[in-house]
Amino acid sequence: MDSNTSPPCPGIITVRRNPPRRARATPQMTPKSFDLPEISVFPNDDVLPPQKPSTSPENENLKVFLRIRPLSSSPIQAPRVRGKSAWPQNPAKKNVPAAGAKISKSKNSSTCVTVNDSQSVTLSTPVSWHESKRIKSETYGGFSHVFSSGSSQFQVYERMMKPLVEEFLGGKSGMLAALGPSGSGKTHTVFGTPRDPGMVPLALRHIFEDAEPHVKQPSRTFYMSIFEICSERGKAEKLFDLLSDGGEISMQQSSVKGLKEVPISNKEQAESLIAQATLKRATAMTNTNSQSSRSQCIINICDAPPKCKGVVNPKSNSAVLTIIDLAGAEREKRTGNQGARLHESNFINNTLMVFGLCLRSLLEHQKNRKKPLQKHFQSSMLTRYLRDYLEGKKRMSLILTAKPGEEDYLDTSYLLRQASPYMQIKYNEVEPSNIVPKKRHYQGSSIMDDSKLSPLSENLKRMRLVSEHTKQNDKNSAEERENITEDSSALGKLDVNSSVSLKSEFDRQVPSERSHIIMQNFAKVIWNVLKQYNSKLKVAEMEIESLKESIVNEKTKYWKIETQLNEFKANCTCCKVGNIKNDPEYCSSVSLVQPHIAEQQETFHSESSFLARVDQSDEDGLVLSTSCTQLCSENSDREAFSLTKPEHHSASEVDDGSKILSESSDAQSSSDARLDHSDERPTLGTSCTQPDANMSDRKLSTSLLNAEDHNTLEVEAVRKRSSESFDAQSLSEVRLDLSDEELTLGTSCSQLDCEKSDREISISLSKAEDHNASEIEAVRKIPSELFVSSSSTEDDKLDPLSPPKDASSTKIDNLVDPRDKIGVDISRKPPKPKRTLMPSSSMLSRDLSTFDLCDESEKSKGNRGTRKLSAHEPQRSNGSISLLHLLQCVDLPLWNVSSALQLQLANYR
Ligand SMILES: Nc1ncnc2c1ncn2[C@@H]1O[C@H](COP(=O)(O)OP(=O)(O)OP(=O)(O)O)[C@@H](O)[C@H]1O
Repeated sequence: MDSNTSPPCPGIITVRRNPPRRARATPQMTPKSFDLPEISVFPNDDVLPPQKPSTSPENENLKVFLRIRPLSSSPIQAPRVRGKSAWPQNPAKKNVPAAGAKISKSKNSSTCVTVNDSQSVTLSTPVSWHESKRIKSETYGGFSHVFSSGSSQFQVYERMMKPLVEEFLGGKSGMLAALGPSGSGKTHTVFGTPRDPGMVPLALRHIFEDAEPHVKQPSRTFYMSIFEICSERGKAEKLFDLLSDGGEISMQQSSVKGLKEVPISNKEQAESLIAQATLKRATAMTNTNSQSSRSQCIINICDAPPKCKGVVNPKSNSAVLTIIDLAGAEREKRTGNQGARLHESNFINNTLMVFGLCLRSLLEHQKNRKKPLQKHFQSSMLTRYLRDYLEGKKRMSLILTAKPGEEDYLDTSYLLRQASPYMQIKYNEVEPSNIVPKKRHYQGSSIMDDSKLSPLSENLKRMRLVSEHTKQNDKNSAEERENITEDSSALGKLDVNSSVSLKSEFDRQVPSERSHIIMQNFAKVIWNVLKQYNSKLKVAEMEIESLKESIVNEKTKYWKIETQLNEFKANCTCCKVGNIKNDPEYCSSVSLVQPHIAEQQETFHSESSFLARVDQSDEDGLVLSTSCTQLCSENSDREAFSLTKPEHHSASEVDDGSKILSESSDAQSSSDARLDHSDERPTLGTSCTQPDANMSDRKLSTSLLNAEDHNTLEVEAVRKRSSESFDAQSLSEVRLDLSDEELTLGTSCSQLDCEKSDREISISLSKAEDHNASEIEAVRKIPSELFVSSSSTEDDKLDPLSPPKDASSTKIDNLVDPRDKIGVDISRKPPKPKRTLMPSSSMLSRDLSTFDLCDESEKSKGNRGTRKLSAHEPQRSNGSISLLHLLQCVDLPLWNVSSALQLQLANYR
């Protein structure tokens, strides 16, 4: 016991419920026996063509930025509605309140938004709400970046917009959308002012001036298109091209038809176009914003040349940078809109709602693939145009603008609650551009989207790469990249005339490429299935090996236990027999040793049933009944039981040992031995023994030792039978009644049915009473060949009329075969018996031995394993058998009975 453990407190009882279960040990696997070959990695190089490594990071989430505008102005008191005719207005004057508008300082300068760090903010309820409404503050985190109110436009651009521009210059499309309530700074962030330009001017400046040397291509020409989606009288949606002079444009599915693409080659040209579009954009004065945007404004910057009269210029690498200034969500109570403004508010809010539904559906679809991606994009022009983005097929970023004032708590809370889950959207499922349906390759009527031309260019690049790889395997990847660059430049140098043929080639290559990709994916699936089956097969093999080992272990344990059991049985029987005979203390115990059965041949069955019963009482003495013993074995050895019972310094011993050795036949043995011993009448009876064996040796020894008042009685019967190729049946019943007045020994029946058998029965009876001893020894030997013999054939040898050989003893020996021996021996032979039986007694015992006599107690036991007595037999007192009854049963001559009785009585006297 650990000495460190503190002794338990006597006043505390700890009851442990459900003690911790130890995990079942994992079965030891033996991988040594598994030689299954490992399935190699899928041969991508053989099945799949080498692909250009993707530069985009996998598992990239939708980037959501948050910008909090400064507290500078209060709501406009007198909103002024401006029609399109009022446009243009200098964006620089956007912050200037309209004439007549009363601008007052905010009554409460406290804010409801607190920036925790670069990625999280805390939204607190206004102080005025603490008494009546909730006071719980909410924290929103996970933003890509949070721009505080002091952040400048340049800082926002560097953090948010610059990566998109660089990707755009690298040939990747991107989209930025500003989302937030009205007056939160969306337009300010997107367009800015001449003094404080927004993301679009900065991006154009970046593209034309500040581009990095390796991507700076002064010769490249970019194209710009700006259009807006607004409501027409509050009912239908309508498109306006902000760069044209009134040209009609329309939306067909996801493309805008008739949109003017203005080429731009420098930043000044681009800024002028932006100013023009800003002046044309529909704005209106509301209570929240003096120049509130009333439409969704979309700016596209593309380096691909526009389609001119249906001719596609493949020079571009199909990158498009899209920046969207959404109209701000409005609440009627705050804006105070009425009439047309109210319809515009409904249109704006509905569009934003659809936009949010698309993103939410995309998020749910990515979380659970079983949920279909809802087609909310069909509900508005904006979402239809942004379908690829809203379905996760293209990357985009969101900039949430919020107002930090307490009066803006509801707007800000609604924005954060609605938009913060969008940051969980991932772009790892972005569809490859080459499987985009052909009809969607032309998203705009006058502009070629990157998704439309990218399949062709990517496929051509891949094909070139494969061809180069097969021709020159020794070239390194750097050379391949050079080839790719050369191919790209070569593609870029193609003129318009070659575009038609290239387009036809693309149309021809797409189906085969799709089928090839499908086959590749199918091969991957099959490969994975094979790998899974291989792993399962390994596991099964391991389990089989473990089960085999367990079976071997169990067999070993079984043989050990069986060997120990046999040894125990052998030792126990031998020791028991010896101890019983030699141990003087055994007189106070009753021991029963079951027969020991040893089987040495595995091809035969052995069945043994043994039942012993011992009844003991002061009056009835000892009753031993061995009802049935059956052996079914060709070759078996058997040694039976021994029984001892002392009573009043007397000892009785019954040894019944039988040994049966048989081959090619079954042996059945039934034995019933009964011993009644009392102060008055000790009785030993062996009722029935039936062996059935072709070749068997059997030795039965019954010994009775009775010492009463220094008297000893011992009966030993040994029977040995050997038979070959014939069945032997023997029914033997020996009954012995011994009392102070009468002594009866009977062997009722013995039947032998064997071709060759030896039988030896030795019965020895001795009684010593008052220092007197009696000895009866009978030796009977019956050789039998090819006939049935019974014990009755010995009658002539046991002639009751023959004189005794010795006056002091009676001994009958009948020896026919030296191997056979029947003898009744006295274990404790007195030196010389003082009293011997008269010849009449011998005759009587011989006669009685030919009849079947049974005690009444046997009837009550059902004559287990023995024959049944007739019902007309009179009932007897317990225990003994009277001589008269025996004589009645066997129908002996009366004179013989009387004379024998008289002689016996005279002898005892
Ligand atoms: N970060 C900022 N710094 C300085 N002024 C800002 C900032 N954000 C917004 N403003 C000013 O707030 C006013 C409203 O901004 P803006 O028009 O951009 O809001 P909005 O979100 O576009 O509103 P709406 O949706 O109604 O068009 C403008 O006068 C703008 O100059």
